[in-house]
Amino acid sequence: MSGEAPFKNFGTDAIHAGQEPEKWDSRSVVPLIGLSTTFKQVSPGVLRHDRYEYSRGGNPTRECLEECVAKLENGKHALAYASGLAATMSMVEALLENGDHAVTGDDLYGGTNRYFNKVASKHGVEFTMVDVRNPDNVVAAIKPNTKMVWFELMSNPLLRVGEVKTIAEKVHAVNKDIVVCVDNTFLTCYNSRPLDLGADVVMHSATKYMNGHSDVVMGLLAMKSDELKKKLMFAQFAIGAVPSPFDCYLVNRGLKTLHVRMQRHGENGLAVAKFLESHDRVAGVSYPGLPSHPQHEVFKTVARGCSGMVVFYIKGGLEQAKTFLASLKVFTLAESLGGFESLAEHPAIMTHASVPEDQREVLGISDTFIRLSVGLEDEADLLADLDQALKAALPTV
Ligand SMILES: Cc1ncc(COP(=O)(O)O)c(C=O)c1O
Ligand SMILES: N[C@@H](CCSC[C@H](N)C(=O)O)C(=O)O
Repeated sequence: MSGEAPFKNFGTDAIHAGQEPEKWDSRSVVPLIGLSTTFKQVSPGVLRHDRYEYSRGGNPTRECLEECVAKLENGKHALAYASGLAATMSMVEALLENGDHAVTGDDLYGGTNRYFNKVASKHGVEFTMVDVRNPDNVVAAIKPNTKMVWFELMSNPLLRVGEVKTIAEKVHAVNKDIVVCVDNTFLTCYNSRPLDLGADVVMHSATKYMNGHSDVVMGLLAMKSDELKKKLMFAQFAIGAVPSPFDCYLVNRGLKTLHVRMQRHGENGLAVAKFLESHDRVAGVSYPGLPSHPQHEVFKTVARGCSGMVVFYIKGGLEQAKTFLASLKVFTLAESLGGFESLAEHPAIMTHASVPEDQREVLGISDTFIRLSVGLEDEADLLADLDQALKAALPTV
């Protein structure tokens, strides 16, 4: 992709959408951090600009971020939350009641799986997990009381691909009122825009690529529908899981370089995936941008590029996996992803420990399974680091 963003005007929108200096009396070019929790009213109940009342319900710095995200997703609205899981919870609170049902992917971030099946289920919501690689599995799981379908476009941690367009079409053909929500944390709107592919809501853990600097925990939802926005905004206000103005400032700033970062993440991710694929200490690699990925062709229909997420199986067993992770020098052994720095982790023990063991076994989240978040460092240093750590873990093959 020759340096150009895959969606028209993406870089310009990332920098300018929602950031108009005319918003501020001072004509500030960089959005101000509005720390005030409350706003002077013209007369009781009459708000200045018809908007700001109390910061949980709306805040000028948050609004800059939300407008920018709405534009980047090619949506009409976006809402920001205190974390990705707070955004997920708000979706469930806004759309599902006791007795309702939702269909979800079976490969989900461990915390989302935990929230659906251990928290939301306690409030009478039933979840059915299916392998979304076959869209017919989603349709087959729909019941008369199904209100929501939820899956990860590129799943955490297995990097399976959800065929958004087909899934949304098939689900809406059964019941147009079912809300299809796609978690696009792993690819971002730089690589794929689920709303354009038929999804009703796109969700992000902005903690990851959208912010990109590993210094904010935040969630985002974006949508085209005014009605959904109204419901979700009510839940956002009523629940109160909103981000601080300072965090909104930081994520808004992070978005200004999203297009540049994602391009480099994609290049480094592909280089690492190719390198691991040809390494004699590696038993298998998964990266949807590689032709060897079983869903590579499908992937190309839902995404215009890949990110820095790469997973692989190391030869040997748990000890070799641990030695590999402990031997890394450029990659840091830590949970999370999507920051400028490269991270490595062991999903079975770390990010997906909350997924029941039998589910992990079926999915293949085993002792030798390793997840990398490839950052923006120099490619040669990343490859050399992986090589020395693989050789430290397995001195002979
Ligand atoms: C794909 C995905 N969705 C959602 C979440 C939840 O986001 P947060 O940690 O910001 O609550 C995470 C990570 O935590 C994730 O990786
Ligand atoms: N989405 C992140 C989150 C890290 S897991 C955090 C914590 N241990 C938990 O269980 O919630 C990732 O996938 O790295």
